[in-house]
Formats: sequence, C-alpha cells, structure tokens
Amino acid sequence: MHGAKTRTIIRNVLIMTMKEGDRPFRGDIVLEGSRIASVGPSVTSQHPGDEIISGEGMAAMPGLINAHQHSPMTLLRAFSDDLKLMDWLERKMFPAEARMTEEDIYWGAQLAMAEMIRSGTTAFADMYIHMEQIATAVAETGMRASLARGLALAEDDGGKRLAEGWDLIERWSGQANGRITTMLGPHSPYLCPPEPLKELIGEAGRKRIPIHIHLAETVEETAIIRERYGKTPTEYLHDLGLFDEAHVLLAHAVHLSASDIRLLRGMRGGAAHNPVSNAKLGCGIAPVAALMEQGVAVGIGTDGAGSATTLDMFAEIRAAAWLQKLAAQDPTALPAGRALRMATAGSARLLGIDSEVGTLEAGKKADLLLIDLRQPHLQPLHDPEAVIAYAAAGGDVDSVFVDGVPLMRSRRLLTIDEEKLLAEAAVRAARIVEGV
Ligand SMILES: N[C@@H](CCSC[C@H]1O[C@@H](n2cnc3c(=O)[nH]cnc32)[C@H](O)[C@@H]1O)C(=O)O
Ligand SMILES: [Zn+2]
Repeated sequence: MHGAKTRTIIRNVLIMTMKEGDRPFRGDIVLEGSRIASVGPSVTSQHPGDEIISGEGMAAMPGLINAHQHSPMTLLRAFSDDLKLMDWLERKMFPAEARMTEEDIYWGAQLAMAEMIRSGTTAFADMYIHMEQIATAVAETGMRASLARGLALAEDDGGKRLAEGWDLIERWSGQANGRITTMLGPHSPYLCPPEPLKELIGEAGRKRIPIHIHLAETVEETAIIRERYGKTPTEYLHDLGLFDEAHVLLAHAVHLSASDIRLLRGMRGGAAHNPVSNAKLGCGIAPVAALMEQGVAVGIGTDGAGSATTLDMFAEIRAAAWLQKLAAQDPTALPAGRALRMATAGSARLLGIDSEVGTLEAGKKADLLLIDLRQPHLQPLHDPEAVIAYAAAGGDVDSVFVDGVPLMRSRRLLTIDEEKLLAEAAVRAARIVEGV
C-alpha cells in the first residue's frame, strides 16, 4: 500500500448527486486523495487502511457553493439593518470598512468560513478589500474560493485598487492546491464609469480573466444609470462589451427587462441570486425562471452578512423557492430539486469550476457534506429533495469535506480554532463600528 492515496468509504448513505435527472438513492461514496473515486450501490470492497464512515441516518450531497458574498462583513452582522441600500452602503458600510485593518479582514473572513463550513458550504465567490488576507484564511481553513478585489473605479485611487486587483490574480490564482481561483471585481455600473470599465473589460478579455460584478440590484440603480447614460444597467454593461469578452459572474440581476434578459442569452458565467439580501433590502425578486429559460446559468449566494445576516445557504435555497413561487403566484415555479441544483451545480458554473465540483460523480473533487437526517424536522423522508430544500438548516450539517479533506466531522470544526476566533471577532467588530 506504500504511496497509495488514502481511501475513505462513506457507506450506506442516502446519495443526492445533484446531476440532472438523478434521483436520491442509497449507496457508497469512495473518496481517494482529493477526488471522488466512485458513487454507487453499497458493494464497495474494503482494503486494509481504508477509513470507513457510516452513512447510516445521513444524506450526502455536493458541498453548497455560495456564489456571491463579502466574507469579512460578518463583522458587520446586524450592525445596521432596515435601511435603504444606498444609505446603508454609503452611510454605514463604506465608513465601517474604511476602519477595518488587514487583520480585521483576516478574522472576519475566518468567522465567515467557520459559519460556512458549519452550514455545509464548501466554496464561495468573494469580492472585497485586502483580499490577500482572505486568501490566506482560505488556504488555512481548507475551503475553495473565487476571489476578486472589489473595485470602485470612480474613486480617485481607482488605479491603485486596480493594481491590487491584478496583483491578487497574479499571486493567488491556483494556490492552495488549486482551491483558490480569482476574478476581477469592478463593483457595479454605478461605481464604475465607462472609460475605466471598458479598459478593464478589454484587458480581462485578452487575458481571459473572469469578472465578478453587481448588477441591477435596486430601482435606484436603474434610475441612476438611466439618468447618466440613458440605458438600463444591463445595456450599459452590454454596450461596453462585457458579455462578449469575459466569463461574468453577475450578482443580483434583479431589475431586468425582457430585452435585458435577451442581452444575457449565451453569456459565459451567469447570475448569482441572493434572495435573502434582496428581500431584506426590499430590492425585488430576480427573474430567475426567465433567466433560466433563456439558458442563463443561475446560482445562489448570500451576499455579505451585513445585509443577509446569515451565510446559511439552506435559508437561501428555501427563500429562492418561496420568492419565485410568490412572484409567479404559482407553486410549480422553482421546485425543490431545481433550487438545490442552483446552489450546487448552478453556482459551480458561475465560479467556472463546474468541471471539478457541483455534483457527486466519479472523477470530481471530493467536496461534499453529510446531513444528519435523524432529527424530528427531517422525518419522514417521502421526498428527500423536498425535505432538504424546505426543512433543513445549516445546523443539520454533520460533516464537510473539501478536496477529500474533512473540515468538519460530527459538527466539530477541524481547521479552525473556534474559541479564539469568536474572541478575536468580538473585540474587532466592536472597535470597527465605534463612531460609525
Ligand atoms: N468601494 C470599495 C469596494 C469594496 S469591495 C465590495 C463592496 O461591496 C459592498 N457591498 C456589500 N453588499 C452589497 C450590495 O448588496 N450591493 C452593493 N455593494 C455591496 C461592500 O460593502 C464592499 O464595500 C473599494 O473600491 O475599495
Ligand atoms: Zn454584494
């Protein structure tokens, strides 16, 4: 056995592969090194040295992928709720962020990662500042992430930010055993004027760098862009060539006209739906079904904890299904299985990592979670997908693996010192909001 990769067999578990058309079934999942070796019926023969995990009473599914957030904003959780987006951003978030040190960012990101791992998230897309601190935390916690330096190109030092954005890409792409990927992060149509944005888009296209950007989050944004450029936010980005040049991760995409949606047809990447943040900020309901009908990939994210309050993707899955049903006044809009696929395979497409993660199948990276089904609110199991989508919560997750490495077992975090983390986060959060 010398030199052989370690094998882990998760035996007799309820498997939800999240592959289109697959139904849940009982079987074994074999992990070998960082990858899934097989997913199938419980007939796996055991070799000496194999680690066996009993899947009795558990469901296994691909790790959830949070397609849009700002991880250090955990430090601003419940700091200022119930405000309008532009007030909230300009009067509360930006001043608080200006007070954050690099170390604050590191601890805020760790706090987010502890919460994400606990609630079954294995990968996330992040747009923020001091990204090298977040990258360091990703490397240490064992998660997978797509990182972008957020860029308000309208500001005086937009050039400096852009340089930081490129620096992140050069230094961190492919790091942490390939778990870290990178994007460019021009913040939004309203913080990025045409000249610098067009230049950025051209360069991203030439260098094949994906772009992560907020789009059409509020009616105010639509009004601002209409006043400045006589266009919808989507037309504004389209006319600058964004959708021809690059793989694009759009955050929100709430206020889209039918013709905006047609402009997105055929885009590489897709839209991250953030239903809880959109609901809390009173933004509106993204046209998820219409986007999917046009072939646009849709994933699910939380947005920062500053707006969403939690990073629990199960809450987002449920909210996504509810909001589509409410908006259409039709309970067949966005069924349970489709909402679960959005949060796994759908988000994976947005991060550009769908060949590696997002479904449970042989050859893919071993990023998965085990949910403890032996709880009153998760029984009986007439339809496991409906139970998970409509009744499960982050706290039901028992175990999480990324790259075949356990990050949590029996609800115990294995890569994070939670006690130290909570103490650091509390002190830093209090200092940051003082005087804001
Ligand atoms: N102005 C910053 C951009 C920083 S990164 C990402 C930014 O997105 C902000 N943010 C968080 N949630 C939202 C949202 O829902 N809409 C728009 N921006 C958001 C967050 O506060 C953070 O400032 C700079 O160029 O340095
Ligand atoms: Zn955001």
